[in-house]
Amino acid sequence: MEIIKLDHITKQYDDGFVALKDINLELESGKFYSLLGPSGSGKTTILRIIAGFTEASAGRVYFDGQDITNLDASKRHINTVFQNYALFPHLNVYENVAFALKLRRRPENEIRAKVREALHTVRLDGYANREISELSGGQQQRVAIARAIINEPKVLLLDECLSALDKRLRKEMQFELRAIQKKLGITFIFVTHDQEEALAMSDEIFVLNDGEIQQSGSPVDIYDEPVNDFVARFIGDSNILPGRMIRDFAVEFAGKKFECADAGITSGEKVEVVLRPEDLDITEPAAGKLLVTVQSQLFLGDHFEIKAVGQDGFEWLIHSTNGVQIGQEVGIFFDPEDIHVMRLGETEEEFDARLETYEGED
Ligand SMILES: Nc1ncnc2c1ncn2[C@@H]1O[C@H](COP(=O)(O)OP(=O)(O)OP(=O)(O)O)[C@@H](O)[C@H]1O
Repeated sequence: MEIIKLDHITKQYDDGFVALKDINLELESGKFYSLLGPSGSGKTTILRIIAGFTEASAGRVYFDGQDITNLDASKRHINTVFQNYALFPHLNVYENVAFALKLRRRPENEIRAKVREALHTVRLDGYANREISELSGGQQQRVAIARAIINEPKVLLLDECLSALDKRLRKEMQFELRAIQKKLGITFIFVTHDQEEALAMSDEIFVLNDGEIQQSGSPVDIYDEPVNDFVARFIGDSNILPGRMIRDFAVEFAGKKFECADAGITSGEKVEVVLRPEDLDITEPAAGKLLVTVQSQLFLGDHFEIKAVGQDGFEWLIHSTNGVQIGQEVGIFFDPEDIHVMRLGETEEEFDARLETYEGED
């Protein structure tokens, strides 16, 4: 069931800057969504329009089928967890979490039960009487979440809320956020510029750039089938090479012809070919599909990140479980299935239409 819909939303700020250009989103209830994009792409503006803190210049916002475009923020069943948590430093954990219910003058026993439950959900049982200053960053983050879920919103907005945490804690909180969302069964809309975070947690990701949605889909879809080079570069590491379709199921790049899985692009058309570093294997020169010379290598614990230059001068990025020698000539091998072909300048709609035709023919 659809809980939030943005219908042709545009936002032009007072200084004339257009931060959002015709945004259309449909979000189902009970799912974990991410808005992912570089700084300035418009993520926070979308969140603020959903929350009711910022007015759209054009377009409508719907909540549960109702037009809420002009509804006051306080009347929306939507809460926000901010980047800096915005906790009240002079109140303890209990008072912070209880705040919204006290404001509504709920009975004390109801408040007590709900605070206990919310603290249990974020795994802070026993912390009710702690001062905020006595908590770690991760614990403060949990208090902020407990405070935001206490009055049972249908949608929770989370704005870059893990960015203040160190890497290990971030990972832990990613698991926790996902678990909390599943437990509550409400819609989470998570804003981040960190693609790993979005891939790890989301049911669906919206990739934004320059106030426009570039692509939406499941993490796997977006990773495996980026619609354009912005998405391919932004989500994960990629080798993106210029190429040309030579017939259905065959593409030419790096001076050679290869079979490939994608189709639906006319022969002769120029394309971009995406190969992910982890889909490349290092082989003996004779066994490889292409020959490259190793330029540099980093050991990253679970794999080596290798840079190597091809005979045409293209610089390849390869993830390999085995190390190589700098200056060594090696082969690279890949499966035709892992070659992803993108049409130049294709929009998401054109990409979907192409894929549908192609799948229909299967
Ligand atoms: N009040 C404002 N007046 C003018 N321009 C604004 C205003 N608020 C935001 N912008 C601009 O709108 C664009 C989108 O901002 P927004 O905060 O939505 O981006 P973001 O993707 O959330 O970025 P970040 O990750 O840095 O928070 C930016 O270029 C920003 O400078």
